[in-house]
Amino acid sequence: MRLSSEPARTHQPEPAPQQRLRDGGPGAPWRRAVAELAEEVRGWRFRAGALLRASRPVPAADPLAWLEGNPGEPRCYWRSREGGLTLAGLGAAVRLEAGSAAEQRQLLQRLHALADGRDELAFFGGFAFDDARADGRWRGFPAALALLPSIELRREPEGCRLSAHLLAETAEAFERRRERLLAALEGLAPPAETAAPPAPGAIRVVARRDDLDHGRCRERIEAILERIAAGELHKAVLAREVELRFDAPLPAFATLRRWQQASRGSFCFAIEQGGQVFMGCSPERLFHREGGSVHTESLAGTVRRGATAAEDARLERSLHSDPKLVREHAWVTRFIRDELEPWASASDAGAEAGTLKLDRIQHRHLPIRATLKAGVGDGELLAALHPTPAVCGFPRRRARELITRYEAFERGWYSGVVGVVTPRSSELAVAIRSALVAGDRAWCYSGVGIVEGSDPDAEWRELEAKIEAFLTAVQG
Ligand SMILES: C=C(O[C@H]1C=CC=C(C(=O)O)[C@@H]1O)C(=O)O
Ligand SMILES: [Mg+2]
Repeated sequence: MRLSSEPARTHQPEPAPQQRLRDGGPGAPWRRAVAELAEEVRGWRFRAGALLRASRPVPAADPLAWLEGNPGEPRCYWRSREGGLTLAGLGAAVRLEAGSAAEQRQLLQRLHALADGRDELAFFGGFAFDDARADGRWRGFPAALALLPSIELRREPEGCRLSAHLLAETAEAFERRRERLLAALEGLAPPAETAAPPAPGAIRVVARRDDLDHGRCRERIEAILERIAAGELHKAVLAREVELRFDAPLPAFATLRRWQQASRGSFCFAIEQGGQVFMGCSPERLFHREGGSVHTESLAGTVRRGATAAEDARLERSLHSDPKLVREHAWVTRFIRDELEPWASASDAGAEAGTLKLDRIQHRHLPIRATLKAGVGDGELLAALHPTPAVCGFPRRRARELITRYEAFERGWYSGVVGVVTPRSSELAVAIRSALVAGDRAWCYSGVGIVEGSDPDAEWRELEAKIEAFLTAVQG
């Protein structure tokens, strides 16, 4: 596992939005807060290994629009599903990295040791689907990564805060990092006076490469169904990759802003590494831990939204009556309950699945709550729950073997885990409905759960529906 505190500066900045704060007016409180923050940073004294933080309230701002206006340092972004917490980060005061899935748990333990019970420290975390190679297109996205941004803009119901962080092991590194932090604060673009609506995308797709077409998808699903019929496994999730080329670099954060606007009820996230941005709007929570209690959920089984209220209700009824959809979801519920059991002193799930309605599709959804045994934390929860049968299958090992055989691409962070970790509370989402953006190219992903009764044509339509939101956000 590696710990480093040097923010990388390797990528091409994307164009900043036009609207800038003018002198005077509502910009004055922002500038005052930044000046005070810089003053406090200047006053910091070196203490080996001490994680320093300064923080000031700032006027209300849209953190995603603010990130768009501040290229130049690696950026990260998180908005919780209910919108209660939005975090935007620039640079990295701390970067923890691990190269294998087996070390994901240790990385979280290391993070908690560094945070040392300070609830105000919020780390961005990202975990690959599996033992990622972190090369090729997934360069910069290792099996596990945690970042504490150098500069953070946080929005909560109580208001917005701007914060700065620094960690150094030697006096020399401390001076160097402080100078960089001060320069970054100096060059910080303020949020726009009003967050302009994201402009329609002026970018055109000039080439598209699908790893699966309808025919090949049908063949693979039929092969998986044969394995299921032979009793080798109950469920496998088959995913696809679509590569797009554009006529100009895709502004990743502006695209995410459009995607987010069309993704009510989703966790929205982005992490920029080496000039590439992994981002998405996922409806699925892996877990939300508050102290010793945890909220998780099983989410699987998909139908589209109806064009009218009556059609929508009819489709929703089928979500709860179709045996294939019920089965597809039931394997996820069973897995989560079984995996949680050794770690929980009590758990409780509703008897009946509900519906999570998104803009274009709806899912079967069952919230599950548990009280954790003493000493059980994020590392144990991640190792137990990830990957669930919503993205992998059941039993897990057999499903992994089929995924390796039938998917010809590296999943990387798609169907991995992303979120925010603090000592008191952590929230991690399953990184589906996601894409990797690299200059004028992007790869987007979707997957479907194959169980007994799966109809290959319906699964193909589901795969198509799940990438539509991204394709629309790109085109504006
Ligand atoms: C794997 C994905 O979705 C999962 C989550 C919800 C519903 C699913 C389904 O109905 O197949 C999938 O299990 C994806 O969108 O890439
Ligand atoms: Mg499905």
